[in-house]
Amino acid sequence: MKTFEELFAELAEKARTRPEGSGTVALLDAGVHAIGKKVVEEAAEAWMAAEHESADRAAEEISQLLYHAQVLMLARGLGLEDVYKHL
Ligand SMILES: N=c1c2ncn([C@@H]3O[C@H](COP(=O)(O)OP(=O)(O)OP(=O)(O)O)[C@@H](O)[C@H]3O)c2ncn1[C@@H]1O[C@H](COP(=O)(O)O)[C@@H](O)[C@H]1O
Repeated sequence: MKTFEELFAELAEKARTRPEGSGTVALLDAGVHAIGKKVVEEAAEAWMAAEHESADRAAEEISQLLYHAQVLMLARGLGLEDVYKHL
């Protein structure tokens, strides 16, 4: 189990070191347009799971939405503070 901040630190490190086989690196290379499409896809899946599936399935889809939101942040060069200041 990891927190939002721990996942972001892990993904930022992947973006910096670009390890072989990283899905995050592949997504970053695909660019903001492709990442944005995944964010929308995961948002729809989170909505559907929340409305029609178990709480655990909804949590799983929401975790995937948060992951893709973080990848989008990295693709735009945004850090956690850039987002937190708007909360
Ligand atoms: N938390 C996540 C995470 N959530 C979602 N995903 C990706 O998002 C996909 C979502 O699955 P879907 O079923 O919606 O889509 P899919 O059709 O299976 O996948 P696609 O073919 O659309 O890519 C998963 O298959 C993963 O590729 C994630 N990929 C990575 N992480 C974490 O990110 C960290 C770095 O991962 P790597 O960069 O792959 O090393 C690790 O801690 C991982 O656990």
